[in-house]
Amino acid sequence: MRFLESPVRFLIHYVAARPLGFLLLGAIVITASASAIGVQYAMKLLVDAMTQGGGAAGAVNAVYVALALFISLVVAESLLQRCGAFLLGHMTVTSGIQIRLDMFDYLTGHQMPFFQQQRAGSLGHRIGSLAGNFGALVHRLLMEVTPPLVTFVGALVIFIAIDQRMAGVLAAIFVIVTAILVRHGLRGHVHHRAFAQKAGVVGGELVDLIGNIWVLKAFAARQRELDRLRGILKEEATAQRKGWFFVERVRGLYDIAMAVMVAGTLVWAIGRWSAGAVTTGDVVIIVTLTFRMLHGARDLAMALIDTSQQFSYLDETLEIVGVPHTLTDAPDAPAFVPGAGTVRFDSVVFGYDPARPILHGLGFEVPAGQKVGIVGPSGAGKSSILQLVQRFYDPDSGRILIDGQPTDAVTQESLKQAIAMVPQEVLLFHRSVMENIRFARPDATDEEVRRAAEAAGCADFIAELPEGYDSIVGERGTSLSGGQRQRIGIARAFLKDARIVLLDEATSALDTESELAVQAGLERLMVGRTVLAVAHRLSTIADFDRVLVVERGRIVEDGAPQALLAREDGEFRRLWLLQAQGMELSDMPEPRLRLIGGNAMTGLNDRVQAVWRLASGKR
Ligand SMILES: Nc1ncnc2c1ncn2[C@@H]1O[C@H](COP(=O)(O)OP(=O)(O)OP(=O)(O)O)[C@@H](O)[C@H]1O
Repeated sequence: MRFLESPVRFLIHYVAARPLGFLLLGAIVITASASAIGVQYAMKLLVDAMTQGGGAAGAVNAVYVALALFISLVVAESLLQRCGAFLLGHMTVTSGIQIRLDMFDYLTGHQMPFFQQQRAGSLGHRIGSLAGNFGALVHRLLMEVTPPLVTFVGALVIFIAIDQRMAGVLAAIFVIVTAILVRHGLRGHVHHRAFAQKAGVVGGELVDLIGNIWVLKAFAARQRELDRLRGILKEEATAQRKGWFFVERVRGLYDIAMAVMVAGTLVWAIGRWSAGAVTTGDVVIIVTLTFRMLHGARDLAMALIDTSQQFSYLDETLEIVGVPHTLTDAPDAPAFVPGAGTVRFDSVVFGYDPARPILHGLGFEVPAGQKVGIVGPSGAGKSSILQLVQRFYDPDSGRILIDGQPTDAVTQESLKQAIAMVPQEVLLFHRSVMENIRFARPDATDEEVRRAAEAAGCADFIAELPEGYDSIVGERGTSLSGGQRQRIGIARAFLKDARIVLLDEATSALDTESELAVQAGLERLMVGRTVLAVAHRLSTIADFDRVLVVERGRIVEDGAPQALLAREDGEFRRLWLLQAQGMELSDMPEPRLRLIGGNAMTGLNDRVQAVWRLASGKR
């Protein structure tokens, strides 16, 4: 996205997106500022008509004509200003919506590591502030930079008509005063930033102290911390004072320039008037325009300082949010065409940091409808395999094919639509249960959502929620238990109805009842689908078709669970026995049975028990 490369491009992009509106706005602002200068000129005509005519009928007419012009211009100026403000408001609000939508779209296209490096809250804030920065910049440029410039040009034209030398001197003073103020203002920003930073430190300290109030009291540290706070507050005050002094210095400079220039032009104009070279009206317009120019110089300087500040905020945000996407669809990538559900890894090498691969040339093929358990020690790379199937990352070398289509050759959206994933930690939105399940398939009817929830074993606990399916689950689903969240995740997978299901077994222990409910939901989900399941409790994959044992990013065993258990020196058998031993040592009643289902043995199907018997018999 080229328009995210620099603040100027960003600004131009969104102004160009509504060319007519912004052109009209520019025209209104320029005409309003020109009218303001016209008002001064009409005043001069009025004064001249009043002082020169001596009461003759023609002169009185001239007075009324000048008066009419004066009033019309005053009305035109305020009407145009109101129209400009209204149109500006409308344009910035509309652009603000577009900016936030575009930025959300772009932001969510970043790869997962981007979100691990940035805090979600700060990203959300930055997207909002981009729209604010754009609005502020357009406002400054149109409402605060353009009017003083138009005033300057208008005043210059009038001055040239009266006295060219005078016009030259005033123009030079305008430029010099603006330049000095801008320069000083920009230098002052260092102090404002230093103050903002110190104020942030003070705020952070206060939050930290109040948050740790127990420690403060328990260690009798109130006085000590008060003294420490005093030191930090003094530093903040020093930074604040420096900022103030700077502002006052700029104001002082401006006041001096104002006094010298107004006095100078007044003395000069009155001298010219007494010599009969200029009219009384000329004196009036010279003085009022000098005032306007000086005010203009100050407003322009302030607006330019502010504009530069806004540009640097925009730049800072674009540098973070606008970095190029690292995982993109191939140009003209077709949509994935779902097939029977085969998954193939071809010599896949992968590392989150390519310099440190964690999967080393992985190769396996899962035929459609097969249930494959992936087991191995922590950190072996099991979850990473599931990440690669969904193309959250691309392998450093090798290929992953789903239904014969390389994952990096089809669009990411279509690929993800064809795969259902039940993660370790099911994330829920602060929305109703109904909306959370329907998230998997937005066009699903209420009835379909209910059926998915029933199949996943959610129906009972949902019925007990205060408002059933309409209950809000709390931020990140905090009002539901771990097991309930998991079942909502399974319901989502049911609703998605994809041929390929990926399961990443939760490591956190669920209570017996929840675990049984989750397990039952999963068993129903797996029927007739290709399943790749990362399992920590080996019992959960005992009735699977196949097990892949992964160690340090390599497949060390591949076969049916019963066959692997039968291998005397097998890794799967070793892991199984290790779990069995752990359970027996825990000295619980019926240790063998407990092993099979982790802490949720009771009620597990016969096949699992048969596998257990096989394992225990070999011991
Ligand atoms: N997002 C990430 N960024 C960087 N490194 C990661 C990331 N996720 C995992 N890793 C590292 O990659 C390696 C494999 O992790 P992975 O989660 O695939 O292992 P696992 O076998 O699923 O482990 P566990 O059983 O503990 O979940 C680990 O060394 C881990 O620290």
